[in-house]
Amino acid sequence: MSSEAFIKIENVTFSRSGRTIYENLSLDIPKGKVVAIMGPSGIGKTTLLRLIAGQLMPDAGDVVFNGLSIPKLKRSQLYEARKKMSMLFQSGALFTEMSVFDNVAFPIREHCKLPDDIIESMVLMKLNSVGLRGAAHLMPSELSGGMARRAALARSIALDPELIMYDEPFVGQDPISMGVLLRLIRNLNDALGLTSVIVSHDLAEVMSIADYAYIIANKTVIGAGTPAQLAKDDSPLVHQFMSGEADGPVPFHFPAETISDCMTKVFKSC
Ligand SMILES: Nc1ncnc2c1ncn2[C@@H]1O[C@H](COP(=O)(O)OP(=O)(O)OP(=O)(O)O)[C@@H](O)[C@H]1O
Repeated sequence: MSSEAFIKIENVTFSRSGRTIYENLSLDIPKGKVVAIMGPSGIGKTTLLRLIAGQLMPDAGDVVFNGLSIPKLKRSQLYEARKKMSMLFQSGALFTEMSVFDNVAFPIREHCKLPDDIIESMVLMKLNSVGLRGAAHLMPSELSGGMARRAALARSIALDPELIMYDEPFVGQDPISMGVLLRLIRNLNDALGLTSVIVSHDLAEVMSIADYAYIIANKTVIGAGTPAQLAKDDSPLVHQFMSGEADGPVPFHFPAETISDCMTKVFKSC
């Protein structure tokens, strides 16, 4: 990839509860781009976002964010690095007892000592960028699902992050809301000079705005490229994923003994 890497995942191995999730995983996230992370369910995509954010630490290898080795940072340095990152989960998780305005103001009030009029301008600017300036006074319960997701997006850019990580941002959205969110993610990335990482199962939609995508399976990267390159990739694993085939190199069945072995055991026990 030609652009400068903002995040470098270098030979990362990571296990959880005795199960290896990643083995020598390496990938680069270039600065200023929208990068999609895709792969079958349970493969470790959310885990990868948590490794980047330093919420989980690799067993081996390195996670480099903006030139800093995340596993080597002291607690205070990690706290500073995290201020440059924002993570948006599918739930959006607005504070239900606060207005939309106060939800967006919350991280600003927590992290910066600023006069109220400056905070008000900042919040209204963020809300304007997601089309919700007019909804500032509403409570989360008064928002549609799509509006709630946009309000959460406004909150996630409140502190002007350099990196924004989206975990399944389109789940439960109707096609219009999804289109709005897709355009917002792309436009905010470009207008604010962000780098965006999107974990999503909505292959066609996410491919429509991604500059680059990684497909993860079998504990590592099995395909990488621009959406156009991946569409033409004829390796069996990438093909199975891109065309949504139920069975292939990634098997439909969870590993199990054969049915005949299983039946033999049943008869023996009778
Ligand atoms: N707290 C935890 N403790 C132990 N194992 C966990 C924990 N959280 C997740 N895992 C396991 O780690 C693996 C990767 O989970 P992860 O949520 O990263 O997958 P994913 O690719 O994001 O899945 P999905 O697409 O279904 O959201 C899964 O097998 C999961 O069971």
